[in-house]
Amino acid sequence: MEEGRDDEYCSFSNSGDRDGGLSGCFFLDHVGQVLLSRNHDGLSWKCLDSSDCEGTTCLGIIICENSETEIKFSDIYAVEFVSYGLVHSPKLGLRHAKECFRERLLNTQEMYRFTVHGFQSSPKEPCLWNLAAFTFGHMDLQTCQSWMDQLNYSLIKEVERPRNLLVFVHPKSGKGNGSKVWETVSKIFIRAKVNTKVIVTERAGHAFDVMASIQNKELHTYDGIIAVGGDGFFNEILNGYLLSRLKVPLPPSPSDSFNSVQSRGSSSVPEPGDEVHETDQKEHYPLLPDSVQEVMNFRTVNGSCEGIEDPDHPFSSERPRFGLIPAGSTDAIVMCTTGARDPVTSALHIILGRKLFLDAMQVVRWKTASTSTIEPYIRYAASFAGYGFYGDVISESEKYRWMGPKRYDYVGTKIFLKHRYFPSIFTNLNFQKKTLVEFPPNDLPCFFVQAKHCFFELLIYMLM
Ligand SMILES: Nc1ncnc2c1ncn2[C@@H]1O[C@H](COP(=O)(O)OP(=O)(O)OP(=O)(O)O)[C@@H](O)[C@H]1O
Repeated sequence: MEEGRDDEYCSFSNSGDRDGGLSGCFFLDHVGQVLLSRNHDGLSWKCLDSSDCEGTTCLGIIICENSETEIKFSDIYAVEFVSYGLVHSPKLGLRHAKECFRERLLNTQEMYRFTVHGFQSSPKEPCLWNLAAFTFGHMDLQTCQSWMDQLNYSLIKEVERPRNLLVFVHPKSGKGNGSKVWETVSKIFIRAKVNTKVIVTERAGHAFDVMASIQNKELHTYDGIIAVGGDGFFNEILNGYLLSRLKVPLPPSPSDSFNSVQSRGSSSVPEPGDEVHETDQKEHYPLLPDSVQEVMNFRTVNGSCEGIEDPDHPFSSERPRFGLIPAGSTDAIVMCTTGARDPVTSALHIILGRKLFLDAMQVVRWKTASTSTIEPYIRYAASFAGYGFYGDVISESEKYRWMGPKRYDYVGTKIFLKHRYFPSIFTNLNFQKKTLVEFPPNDLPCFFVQAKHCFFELLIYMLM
């Protein structure tokens, strides 16, 4: 506390400053008396020492650390009134606690209280966010109310925070605790006053069907779609959303590629004198040679290279927002985005409106087998698409879901012992000495997102 401070702080009054800031004296639960200040980007508080404030010392010991602490509005997810009750003195060591017993009783007072909810990064693992709550007490109800109003007003100005979310919960995800995970984090959403419509899935494909059939008008009422589950579940929701809505040019079919190359001769390397096309498409597909881009351009819908065709698209003004609260067996997407495999951390990221852009990969299978009925067969993947060993492990492991994540190791070993090799899925076409990877002539068994078992699989591939 700076010198020359008015004694009025200690009598719990408030004062404003020229910048519209506000400061006042409060009791911070388990800390002691503090001077609380609100500035343009957050709250800060400073302990008041014994010489300034009666009742904050114990036998001459300053009972709160005289260091300033702060929390930014962008890190606050709720401010709520707590009923009239006790505001506690700081936690002291045992010796001090005994010495100060009588004084502490005196210092523990009943007051009006409000709590500021935010988070603190774990000191050892900064990506891991722990819930943090600061309860401030004041003898005057109106003072508490006015601070709460001011703080809530500041929070409203924090843009891009969701107010309405559609939440899909996979109850059998991972070790079968998807519902429990949602139960834990739903309290944070309630506290932050985020409305959620929750759909607990009853079968595989349930979330896909809802996302594919939901009207854009209804989707428009949500600020985002949340998956509580694993990577496979997230991909199912993503596919349900994108398959019926996203109209993007497809990669060339195998026959298109061959024909295009043949019509240009045996190589697509530009000959001297060839006109070099600096087209828009080149910007979109910088790694593909012109001959292939021409084919892709031909497939462009309505002349636009990418995007969503429907003018009533639910997220026309911005990109669609998806969130993932980890409850799966591997949770690779969460590890690559928030950096912590922790449901609370993910919930906080979602509530505080934190975002990052995630690329989705389009995988197309062209009809070449006589038994294929859908052409083309399209799937989207957010982090990984696998064929052969991966595909077989994932589809087979569904039979052993009761084993939890260990099913991947068990089934992986089983598939490995059963098969010595998988037929190559790649046909390499040499364009400009770069390799264009094309998908296989047979039906792709499945596309799944996996990451954790890389080491295990790497070992297997080395053995083969
Ligand atoms: N109620 C349900 N019963 C059975 N299967 C479901 C249900 N809901 C969703 N599924 C299916 O389970 C698949 C796998 O789910 P999810 O990704 O959540 O779990 P996981 O496989 O344990 O985790 P990870 O993908 O991280 O390994 C999803 O692709 C989805 O189709």
